[in-house]
Amino acid sequence: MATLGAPAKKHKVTVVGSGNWGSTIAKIVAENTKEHPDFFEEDVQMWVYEEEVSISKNSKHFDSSVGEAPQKLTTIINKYHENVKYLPNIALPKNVVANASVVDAVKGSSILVFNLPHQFIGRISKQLEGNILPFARGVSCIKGVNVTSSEISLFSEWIGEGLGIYCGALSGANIANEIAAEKWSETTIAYDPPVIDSRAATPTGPSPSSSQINLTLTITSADEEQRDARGRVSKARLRPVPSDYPPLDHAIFKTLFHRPYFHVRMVSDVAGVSLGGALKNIVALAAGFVEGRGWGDNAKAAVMRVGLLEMVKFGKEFFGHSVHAGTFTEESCGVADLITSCSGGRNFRCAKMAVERGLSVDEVEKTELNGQKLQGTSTAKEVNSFLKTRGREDEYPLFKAVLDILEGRKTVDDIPDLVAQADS
Ligand SMILES: NC(=O)c1ccc[n+]([C@@H]2O[C@H](COP(=O)([O-])OP(=O)(O)OC[C@H]3O[C@@H](n4cnc5c(N)ncnc54)[C@H](O)[C@@H]3O)[C@@H](O)[C@H]2O)c1
Ligand SMILES: O=P(O)(O)OC[C@H](O)CO
Repeated sequence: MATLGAPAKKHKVTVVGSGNWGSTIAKIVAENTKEHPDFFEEDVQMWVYEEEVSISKNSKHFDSSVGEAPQKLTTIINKYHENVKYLPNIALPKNVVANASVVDAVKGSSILVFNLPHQFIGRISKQLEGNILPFARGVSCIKGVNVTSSEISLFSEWIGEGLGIYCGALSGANIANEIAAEKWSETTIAYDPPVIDSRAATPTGPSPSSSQINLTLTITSADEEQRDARGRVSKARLRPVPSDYPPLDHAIFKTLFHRPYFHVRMVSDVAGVSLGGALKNIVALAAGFVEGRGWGDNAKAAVMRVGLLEMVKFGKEFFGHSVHAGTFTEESCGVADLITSCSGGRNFRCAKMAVERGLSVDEVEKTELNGQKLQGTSTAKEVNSFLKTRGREDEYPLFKAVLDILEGRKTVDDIPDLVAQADS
């Protein structure tokens, strides 16, 4: 039985995704669940998109009885505690459990961390509907935006609305390989659920029906009403976290993600955090284009300046006052992520190689990334198609130039004249 101040239940955590960043975040979270057994179950489930992977003769995990015959990636991860394909040479904690069934991986989990390339979240999210705890909370680490015909939404909002849960966002200047090697970095987590009166929270039991729970939701401000109108999970569907669990607040999310080498700042601006991570990928492509052309640091700084202005403008224009401009200029998820992505991110590196080799970015992605996925190419397409349906594409000349270069209508040499429109 629960004693006062000591919740009877612990949070179970699942990471949905196991790529370069998904595996790194699973490592971080598993280190913390082990260190904080009062709050969390030790084992962290990690959903893996199953594939067959060969271990080469030169690998320390080569087993002569298996040879180079392909093995399931989940088997390899659970046996060697390493994601040899997407995060090679990094030891994962033994309490990361790879699971090929997403429905099984999320069973009983009260914290769901979404971390996969944005092009795949739609199908996975569908499989989760009706298969998660109704009071679960999510954190989206996905850098992208969800565009459908003329509408745009954040993945945090879209996941939340689809699953009937609240979902926050994590984003920052976070190149996964550096963090996996435990080199210091910062990140930003936005978590701002509507306030639910704690008196309404019932202890865990069978999944409650809406008539059994007396939900008392307090809207804290006009701001909040606006944001809910924009697409967060409707308040009537949101279930309170039962009182026999530790509360899911800023403190507990910081405990789950903060490491000595991964410093977390908690904020409330979910839209700003999500948009920064998505839009900087378009700018990183532009930075790679000018670097590949051999134009040097001044040109790269110029596209970063124009890119940052377009990011802020886009946030203000389409996400209204739910975005704080300061999130772009003061937090890791804004200008810091822009700088790191334009220095060593995959979008930057692939765009640079594409120009140097006279190839398309898609071709470079296929040959150089060993299955990892760029987010900038699809985001450039999605954001521009959204702008076009609104007749606003000429107001974002750098975003437009990136798509035009990707699709062969313009060249890198056109960038200076195209972005000059931003200043006219
Ligand atoms: N890698 C980084 O440095 C980094 C850092 C911060 C944020 N992010 C963001 O994190 C998100 C995840 O990126 P990542 O780097 O972990 O992924 P990744 O680029 O390593 O992508 C590969 C992942 O996609 C999976 N996959 C392939 N085909 C699939 C399919 N049909 N259905 C479902 N999954 C499939 C693969 O199994 C693998 O797990 C992205 O939005 C990215 O922008 C990445
Ligand atoms: O490698 P990229 O270009 O996907 O960027 C990685 C991270 O988002 C940098 O913060």
